[in-house]
Amino acid sequence: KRHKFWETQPVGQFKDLGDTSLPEGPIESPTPLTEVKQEPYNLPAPYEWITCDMESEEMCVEVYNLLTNNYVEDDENMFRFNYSKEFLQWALRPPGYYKSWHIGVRVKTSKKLVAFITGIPARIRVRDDIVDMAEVNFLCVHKKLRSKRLAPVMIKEVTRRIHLENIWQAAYTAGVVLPTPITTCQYWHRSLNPKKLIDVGFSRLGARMTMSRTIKLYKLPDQTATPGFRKMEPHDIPAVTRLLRNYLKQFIVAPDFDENDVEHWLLPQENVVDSYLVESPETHDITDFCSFYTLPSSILGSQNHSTLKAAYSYYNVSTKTPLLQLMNDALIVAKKKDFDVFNALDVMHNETFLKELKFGPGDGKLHYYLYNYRLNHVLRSSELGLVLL
Ligand SMILES: COc1cccc(CC(=N)NC(=O)c2cccnc2OC2CCNCC2)c1
Repeated sequence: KRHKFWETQPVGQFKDLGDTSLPEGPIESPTPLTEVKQEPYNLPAPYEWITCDMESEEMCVEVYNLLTNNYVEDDENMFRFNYSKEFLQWALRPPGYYKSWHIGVRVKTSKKLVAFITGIPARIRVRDDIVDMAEVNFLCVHKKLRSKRLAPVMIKEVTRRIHLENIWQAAYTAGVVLPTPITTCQYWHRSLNPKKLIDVGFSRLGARMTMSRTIKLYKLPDQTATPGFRKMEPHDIPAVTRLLRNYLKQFIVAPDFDENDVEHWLLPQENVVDSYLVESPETHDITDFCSFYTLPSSILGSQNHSTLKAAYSYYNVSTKTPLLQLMNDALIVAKKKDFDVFNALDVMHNETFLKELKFGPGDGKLHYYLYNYRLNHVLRSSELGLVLL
């Protein structure tokens, strides 16, 4: 019964873990495009597929509303991710994106959008292998249509459309354990607005702590500490690309970003992504970089607040400025931008600053997966250099 669907898919199976006789790399070979199923999978009778044109404001609003009311909630159902429309347009339209990989399911009669799943192209390095993959994300089925086994057919349909573009691997994350995680990350939160976080139940007042003592504990300076710390600008793209490519080499799984990727994913966009760098005042070299993305959450049960403003650590590079100081500057700018909390996974070198910068562990885990690519060893989260949105 368990994983009825996933046992049929080319993914690492639990029983194979540690069986190093199986080679690392693709599990199944590519199929000739003529042999890929040409027509969409069948949906239950009342529903039909729709390709979501995220350039259409109207379609964007429908996708935004579906996710706002039906996407991922925390384990205690107190918060729900509330990706903004401009964030979704950014997340789904990177260089080389395929509109056909933005897939909706709607009711034939009412035309209501009731489910969604997406893929975007990404060049991912696994050890020394550079693989053209899809990053699959935003799988969402309307609350009223759960356990109708819609998710498996949506996963098969996005896989079919990815295959039609001659892509045979994918990367995805989930809060649940499926066959088989390549790594499991712990998430951490750093309070920026402790009063609001306690008020809405995100955090609890520590034992023997008063509210004023808690506010003081998380207080941050008004100004950043690092000389030469500034927002990233378009002319920085070549230097940031060099810095990031070099830094990501040390991780076993990481994106293989080129300048076009850096321009899309890391140039600051209001309410979507913030990125800062350190330009040495002496040499004008770009020596360090930090970034975070904006992902608010709806607060499901509070009278006083409707939205939690959360920043999510994205890609950070430290070569001259200590990572601790760089990330403290990131916290300072996030606080100034009125974020309530700064979230981070224990990927890359993040665990070197989490405790010292007063992050607290979250109550869940985020599992990373590769589709049709076997790794014979589960990675340590610090060996992972890939952050998904
Ligand atoms: C605070 O509001 C929440 C609303 C929904 C879920 C969660 C808990 C959770 N599941 N958090 C994460 O998955 C998470 C925690 C830290 C950093 N990145 C994360 O997820 C990212 C990456 C995967 N796609 C969702 C966003 C929290």
